[in-house]
Amino acid sequence: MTLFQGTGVTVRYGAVKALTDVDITLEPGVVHGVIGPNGAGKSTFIDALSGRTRMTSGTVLLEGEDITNRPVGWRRHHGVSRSFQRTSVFNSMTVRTQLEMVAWRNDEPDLDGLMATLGLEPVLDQVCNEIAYGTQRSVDLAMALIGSPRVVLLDEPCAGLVADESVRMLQHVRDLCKDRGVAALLVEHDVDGVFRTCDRITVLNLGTVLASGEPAEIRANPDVVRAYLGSAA
Ligand SMILES: Nc1ncnc2c1ncn2[C@@H]1O[C@H](COP(=O)(O)OP(=O)(O)OP(=O)(O)O)[C@@H](O)[C@H]1O
Repeated sequence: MTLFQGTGVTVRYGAVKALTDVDITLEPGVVHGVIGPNGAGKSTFIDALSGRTRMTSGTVLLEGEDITNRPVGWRRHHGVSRSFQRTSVFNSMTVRTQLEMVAWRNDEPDLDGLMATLGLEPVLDQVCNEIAYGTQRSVDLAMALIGSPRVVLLDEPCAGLVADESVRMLQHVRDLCKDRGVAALLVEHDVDGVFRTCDRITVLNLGTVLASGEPAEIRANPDVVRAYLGSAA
């Protein structure tokens, strides 16, 4: 059975058609990228799937159960986690306190392992606003993965990172999702990173699906090249 599914996801902000009839299917251990130009509807899509934004129409299913009207907290508690485009760390708390607090609320079986994988051990006793921005983004990723979520929705985890930090971040996303069998949706502007990291890719344009498939298919799709990839393909 499909783990997580959004069907006909449609969001209007007044007269603005942010998303129209978008479908997605997420499977355990599979990283599904969502790319598209600015304003294509990527953040709105994550907001809708995570319950932060009310959908105008459409359905969200978790293991076949309709969770469309379930609030954010219920979804997190039942295994649907998300990260935000801007870092969401509490600046005056130590990394350790922050992660332990989230782990206490969400029952994480291997916090030490998660922190070690993300290279956070050296900064555990530092307060978050004293650590490098790239490390703060790793704390964000750790927070999204605490509690063994079954589904993780990642909104631009590489925003603001330099090239080699982005490479490391996306490698962590891929490794952790594979190791933990997490179904991941990854919204990211680093297109090369998405092609390297993802098993499947959906391209949004003006709030609709332009194409969806394996990275090689997407890279070769003339509509995607014309509308988005251009000479980067
Ligand atoms: N709260 C809102 N009220 C009105 N319009 C909104 C709101 N949020 C987003 N929009 C509009 O919805 C459309 C999709 O925006 P969204 O932020 O989801 O796109 P995006 O693909 O994530 O863009 P970016 O890559 O710049 O982050 C845009 O036209 C945007 O202006």
